[in-house]
Amino acid sequence: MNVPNAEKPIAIHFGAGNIGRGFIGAVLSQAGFHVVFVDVQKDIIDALNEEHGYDLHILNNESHTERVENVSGVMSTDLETIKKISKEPVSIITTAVGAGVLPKVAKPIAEIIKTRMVDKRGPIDIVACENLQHATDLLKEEIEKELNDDECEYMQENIGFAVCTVDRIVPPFESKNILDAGVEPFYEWTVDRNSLKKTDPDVTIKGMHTTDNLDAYVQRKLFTLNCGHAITSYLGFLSHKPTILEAIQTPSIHSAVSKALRESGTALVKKHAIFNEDDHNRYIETTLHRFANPHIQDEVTRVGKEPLRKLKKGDRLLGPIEMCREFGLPREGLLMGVAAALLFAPKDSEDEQVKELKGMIEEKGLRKVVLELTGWEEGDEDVEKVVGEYEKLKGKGFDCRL
Ligand SMILES: NC(=O)c1ccc[n+]([C@@H]2O[C@H](COP(=O)([O-])OP(=O)(O)OC[C@H]3O[C@@H](n4cnc5c(N)ncnc54)[C@H](O)[C@@H]3O)[C@@H](O)[C@H]2O)c1
Ligand SMILES: O=P(O)(O)OC[C@@H](O)[C@@H](O)[C@H](O)[C@H](O)CO
Repeated sequence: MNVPNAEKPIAIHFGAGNIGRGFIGAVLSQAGFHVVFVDVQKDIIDALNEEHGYDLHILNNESHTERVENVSGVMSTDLETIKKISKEPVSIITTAVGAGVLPKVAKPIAEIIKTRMVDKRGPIDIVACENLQHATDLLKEEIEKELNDDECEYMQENIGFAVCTVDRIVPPFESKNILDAGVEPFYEWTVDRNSLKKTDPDVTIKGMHTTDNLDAYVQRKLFTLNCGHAITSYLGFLSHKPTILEAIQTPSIHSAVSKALRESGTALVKKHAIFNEDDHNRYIETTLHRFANPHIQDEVTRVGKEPLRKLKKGDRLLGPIEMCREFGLPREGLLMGVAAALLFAPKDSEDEQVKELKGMIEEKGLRKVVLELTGWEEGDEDVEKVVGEYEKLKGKGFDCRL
């Protein structure tokens, strides 16, 4: 691609996938940036450089499209072009590549930082938009490994690393144009205000909210939307429902997910003074309503994918359980969600983590795997509950238990 002409400030976004094109790239473009998408998929990059725009299909009763313009693309291996672009008026770098891929984008981002240091360019912000607590901090650690001491010093002074939470359901979308994205109307992008630098140009990004209480918002989203989404997908899989819509329309699944979210909600409200029970209950209802959007086809295999990542400590399943344990609160629904996750094994799945999890349980036995994943002591009542729920689900399936 040619370096975009510098009439507009530039945002560089890594990951031209669902959330990249369907949310973050669109918000940045609408805020007045020229958005340079960096990706590994040549067909997407070529299409971005030919079309310089695409349609966002808003999926609700009054479906309509919004045009996203001023976009182009560059392959993530094309470091020379990435370096040239970084000499232009860049204000922000964002990512939406997936938590596991984040370390791989550290190198090209480090090249941008090195180039800007040599060119004596001013501050920019970096925001990793992934479903992972402290994703931007992890990215920063990876970038540091690519820099020498002087470059690290330049980075500390000139680069704002801001943690964020990003929420919009954007499943893969079938369309004639490979760039188009299909999105729900709801969106929320909340960024840590205290880590942002004054950039040049300093663009106000409508659609990006800032807060002083980022941890609370990250946990609210991950322990509600993603927790409920994951449990819906795992129970959906066990009940032979291919999509989130069909799963959440099943009364027994709806009530199980709702129960788990009320448990996590009680803990969230107790933990974070900025939330209150009534508002949080409304947030849960909105979340369940979003899962039931009849215009969205979201497969349980997408939402449940990489179960070992979702079963990590602090993530959407064990995170809220730990919070409930801290306050001595009920957590049966959440523990059942963990048991369902451990049974997620779609036939012929190419998901490496599905295979790995299945192999771990076969090799070590369920109880040992639960102990390893949770870090709880042998004999802990929650370990026994997960094991008990797993055996019930495995033996009788999900619906039959109620
Ligand atoms: N889709 C959603 O509903 C949603 C919503 C909120 C947050 N998220 C989070 O956003 C992130 C991305 O999710 P997605 O649904 O957009 O996934 P996706 O698979 O649609 O997009 C990821 C993109 O990253 C690209 N990529 C892979 N390796 C790369 C590399 N080395 N350099 C540059 N690009 C690379 C892929 O080619 C792909 O286009 C994940 O962390 C996800 O949890 C997704
Ligand atoms: O992207 P994951 O695998 O972390 O989680 C799957 C979904 O829950 C997720 O992509 C949601 O659609 C999204 O987080 C909505 O904001």
